Amino acid sequence: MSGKAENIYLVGLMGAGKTTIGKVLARRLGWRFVDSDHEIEARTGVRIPTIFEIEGEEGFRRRETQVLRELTGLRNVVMATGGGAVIAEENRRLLRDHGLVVYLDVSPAQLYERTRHDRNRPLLQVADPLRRLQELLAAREPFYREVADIVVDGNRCNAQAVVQLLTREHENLCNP
Ligand SMILES: Nc1ncnc2c1ncn2[C@@H]1O[C@H](COP(=O)(O)OP(=O)(O)OP(=O)(O)O)[C@@H](O)[C@H]1O
Ligand SMILES: O=C(O)C1=C[C@@H](O)[C@@H](O)[C@H](O)C1
Ligand SMILES: [Mg+2]
Repeated sequence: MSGKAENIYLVGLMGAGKTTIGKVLARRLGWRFVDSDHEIEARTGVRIPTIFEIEGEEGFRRRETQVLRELTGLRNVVMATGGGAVIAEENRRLLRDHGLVVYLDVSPAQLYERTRHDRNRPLLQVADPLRRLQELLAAREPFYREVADIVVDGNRCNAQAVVQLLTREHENLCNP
């Protein structure tokens, strides 16, 4: 089995479905599911907005890179990464070097619908969250595409269809 296929890392903006799809995919593959955001919360004992309040985004990014260094050392893991994990070059290299990277490509309008009632995303606590999502996508899309081995349209498919697609993709890689 190639090194790439020993882990699957999901990247994409807030609301792309990384956590939702990652959990189902891990169950399907019999792998462990990890969520880098949840790992950061578990280690600090506070929610992400509190980390942003106390340490700023910069402090959160430092913690995120530390967690990614550790989590990419595991094998047979499906990982949901934070929406901004791809910004740092080191993080992109860690993901590329240790697993198959999947970008869940979802439009800002869909992302907005999926995240509008959730207060746990500090970057979206602004007057116009849809606009913020559009700006974040414009800034990050090159990074998502650069790091990804596979781009999946996460708009129309339901989560189950995406999981089926990725399971097939994984089987093809392991049994070419
Ligand atoms: N393919 C999908 N179709 C419809 N709704 C979805 C889909 N994927 C996720 N959702 C819904 O969108 C919301 C956000 O999904 P999820 O938490 O999995 O996103 P995320 O990518 O992990 O976001 P974050 O980066 O903020 O952690 C959830 O309520 C989930 O049920
Ligand atoms: O898009 C982002 O920058 C973020 C997404 C979330 O997953 C969290 O990692 C945090 O809220 C920051
Ligand atoms: Mg998530």
